[in-house]
Amino acid sequence: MEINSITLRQIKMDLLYPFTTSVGTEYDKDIILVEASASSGVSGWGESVSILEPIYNEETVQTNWHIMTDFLIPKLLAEPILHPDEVTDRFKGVRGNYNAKAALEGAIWDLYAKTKNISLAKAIGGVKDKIEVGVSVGIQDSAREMLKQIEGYLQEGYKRIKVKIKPGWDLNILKAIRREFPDIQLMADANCAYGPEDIDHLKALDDFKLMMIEQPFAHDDIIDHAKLQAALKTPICLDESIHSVEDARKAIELGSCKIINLKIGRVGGLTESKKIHDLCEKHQIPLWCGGMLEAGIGRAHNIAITSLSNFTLPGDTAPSAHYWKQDIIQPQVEMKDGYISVPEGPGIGYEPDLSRIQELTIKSKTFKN
Ligand SMILES: O=C(O)CCC(=O)C1=CC=C[C@@H](O)[C@@H]1C(=O)O
Ligand SMILES: [Mg+2]
Repeated sequence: MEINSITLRQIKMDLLYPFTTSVGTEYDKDIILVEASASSGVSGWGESVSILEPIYNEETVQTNWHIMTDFLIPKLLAEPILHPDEVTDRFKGVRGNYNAKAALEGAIWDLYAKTKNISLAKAIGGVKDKIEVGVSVGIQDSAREMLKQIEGYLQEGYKRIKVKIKPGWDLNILKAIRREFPDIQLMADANCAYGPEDIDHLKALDDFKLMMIEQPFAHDDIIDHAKLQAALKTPICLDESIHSVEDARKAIELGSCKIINLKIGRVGGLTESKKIHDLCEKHQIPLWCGGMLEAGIGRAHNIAITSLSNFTLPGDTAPSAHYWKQDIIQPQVEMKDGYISVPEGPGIGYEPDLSRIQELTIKSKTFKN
């Protein structure tokens, strides 16, 4: 593929509702969109999951813009790309910055699928025509509010409920949820809020029939997670700790987790995601696709990766209306009976809504070959 130009746009979107985890609250999102245009006039689109503060990982919208502009885009435009799998190798000389890399690589994968006139899901080896949808519920002001939210989501048909926990908002809230909903598919995400000193406290989580406990310990730990997994019946799921197929291999070898939350942005793109998928399938480690409050472009990429065979657990890819008054794609992502259909159209299968994107754009720059 001959890439004619790459355009970066920074958009700002208000979330319908604030989203609180153990690391902070988000009310709106600044998002970097990537458009990779070929000489044929066809464009591929990607979306970075970085936010304005380095609270989930070390990247921000600002670091993305710098690393993309000064290092990654020049490597992309240096020579034609025959296959999107080449992009990860081209970016090897740049350490980390996985969100920035994934956004650019995602646009190339979308462009590649469009030039082949196949869906992105098909291009990366997807096998499903619909995916199960779960929902991630932020920390609420009260248990009553949490129970009301969960009731509503179950009525909407979500297949799995993920609640956020942290010290002081864990055993009691899970007890209240289980009293009200004894049999629902329920999991808890701690977003690194605990440490090895909490192992005895965390053993009590085995009483709540959780599907998994996500990322209880530090964002860069796998050894203490292995100690905790040995002490718990409940499967540990790693999110923040897994940045590559090598991280996944080490976590599996150490027994640090029994499930992995895969996020395309956290691991640097779809090519690395496929490698992690295949390794986990080989070791019977189920995957699900985590969310980063993406807009429609990122959401479309998440739907595509979730169509792969070893994504056997409901993910966080909720429909557009769960996050935004109006998304940046047409049609918006919709859910029916707890499922989202995998688009069959070329590439991501959703049209970027250029007028909506224009309306939301606060900064843009085009880089030409
Ligand atoms: O996109 C969604 O609906 C899931 C959001 C979510 O749970 C998260 C978003 C961003 C960072 C994290 O704190 C958290 C997660 O760990 O998955
Ligand atoms: Mg998480």
